[in-house]
Amino acid sequence: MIELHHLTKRYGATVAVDGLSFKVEPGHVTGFLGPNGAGKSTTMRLILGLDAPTSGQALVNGRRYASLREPMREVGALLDAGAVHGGRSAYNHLLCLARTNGIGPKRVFEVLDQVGLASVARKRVSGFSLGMKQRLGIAAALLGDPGILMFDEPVNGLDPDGVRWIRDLMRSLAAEGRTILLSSHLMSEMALTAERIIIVGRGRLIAEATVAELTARYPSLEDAYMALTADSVQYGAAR
Ligand SMILES: Nc1ncnc2c1ncn2[C@@H]1O[C@H](COP(=O)(O)OP(=O)(O)OP(=O)(O)O)[C@@H](O)[C@H]1O
Repeated sequence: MIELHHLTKRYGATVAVDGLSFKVEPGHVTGFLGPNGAGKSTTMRLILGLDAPTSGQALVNGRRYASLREPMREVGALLDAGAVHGGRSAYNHLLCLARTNGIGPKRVFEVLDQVGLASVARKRVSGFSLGMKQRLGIAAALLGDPGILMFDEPVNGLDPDGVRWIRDLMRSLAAEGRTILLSSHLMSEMALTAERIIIVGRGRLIAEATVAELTARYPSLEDAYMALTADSVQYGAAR
């Protein structure tokens, strides 16, 4: 489980996350939605201890990420698929990660197979398409077989086949009893993938509901999102 308690992060005058409290429970996919700049990525970074909160707490299985003894076995994340050393092969990239976390090479082959990259395991990452890099990032997240997984816009750059694969993967990981937090701007895809939705705007919680509740009140998840975030869009273009 992921728990946020009054989580706040300021960067100078910018309040990226503003007193955010919510829980992400196991067993289903939770969609994390909000306009550009709403604070989704910052929240994920705070959960992973990549940034320190100004105040409040982000807890993973009841503990701060920094106090987890084997973090990769508890939480896996894909935040930025481009953040990979291009000169390494997919296999070596994952092997380095595995070694520094006490995970054996057998698991590297397993996750490469799971994400469909086994046939290009020895190829350099610099030659990978964005979709292949997304798959590699997902493989890295899965390495420690963690019970909690966070994915920041994992369908970016994926072809329709890849988008469907991500949807099925997210749902099957959740069905195994894992906690899945998934951010995406693709509402139609989110409606097919997630069961619960958390919407943030300007760093604050706007709504927390099931997809079924939102689509009962609005014509579609997209309509719900548009209505609920109308006052929170910071970078809207003229129409
Ligand atoms: N390292 C940083 N230094 C300064 N400001 C930052 C930093 N990281 C994020 N911000 C600011 O915090 C706010 C929230 O950004 P964040 O990237 O978390 O939003 P987001 O919801 O993930 O947006 P998007 O949907 O565009 O990815 C933005 O105003 C952003 O400019």
